[in-house]
Amino acid sequence: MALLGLRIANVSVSFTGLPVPVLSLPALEIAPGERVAVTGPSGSGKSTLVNVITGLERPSSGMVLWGEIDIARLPEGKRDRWRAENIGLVMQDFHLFAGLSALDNVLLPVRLRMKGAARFAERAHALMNRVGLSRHDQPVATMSRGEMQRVAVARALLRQPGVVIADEPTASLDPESGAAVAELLLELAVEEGTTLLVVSHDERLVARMDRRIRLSAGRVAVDPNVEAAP
Ligand SMILES: Nc1ncnc2c1ncn2[C@@H]1O[C@H](COP(=O)(O)OP(=O)(O)OP(=O)(O)O)[C@@H](O)[C@H]1O
Repeated sequence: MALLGLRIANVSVSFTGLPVPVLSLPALEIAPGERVAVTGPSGSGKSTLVNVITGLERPSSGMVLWGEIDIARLPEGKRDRWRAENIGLVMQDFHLFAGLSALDNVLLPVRLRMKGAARFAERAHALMNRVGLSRHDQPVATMSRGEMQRVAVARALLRQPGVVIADEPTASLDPESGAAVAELLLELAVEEGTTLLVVSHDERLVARMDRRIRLSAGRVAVDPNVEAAP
């Protein structure tokens, strides 16, 4: 899958009854392969940004260009397909099926979406070894939280996405597991050649990213690529 960069122009997200947009981004660019942290206080718009750039939510206005494709213009079904092909998502609370094995969780998205998903089995095993999981048939319900997040990381990378987006990937882990998962995400972004965007309060993880963007009240308050934020 092609390495993708992001170009946002004039994006705003508004909700009925709220006087100001919850997200307002005149311009934001992320270069292909860049590793970017997004921080900001609660309610500053971080999850809304993730939703918009993954196509989970459509902005009220503006362009969300990944490579040449403006995902804000895609109808929902196409956006879902585009996301499945291009974005690996890692969420704070894993989004795993507890009743399934680790391997079945890694393979589930391709099994649900694609014919010939069996061809991913070899890569699934290799990725699970890479993230440090040796018991591929272990039921997720019996895993530690750190192991669960490793399953989620392997699942996110299965289709060789051009972009990995992680929303508070270490927030529900103990410090040691969190540090290990952070390390994995950074190493794998390089090995797999993906753009990486991480929303996090984890200072150690944030410090290791190439660029740190801070949101405040739905706007970019700090971005080293912009001389003076509005
Ligand atoms: N569907 C919605 N309807 C109305 N307001 C919403 C909706 N979704 C989000 N908001 C508001 O938008 C603002 C930004 O929310 P968002 O979840 O993006 O913040 P956040 O920075 O991710 O916060 P946290 O760190 O607490 O998760 C908040 O004030 C929230 O109440």
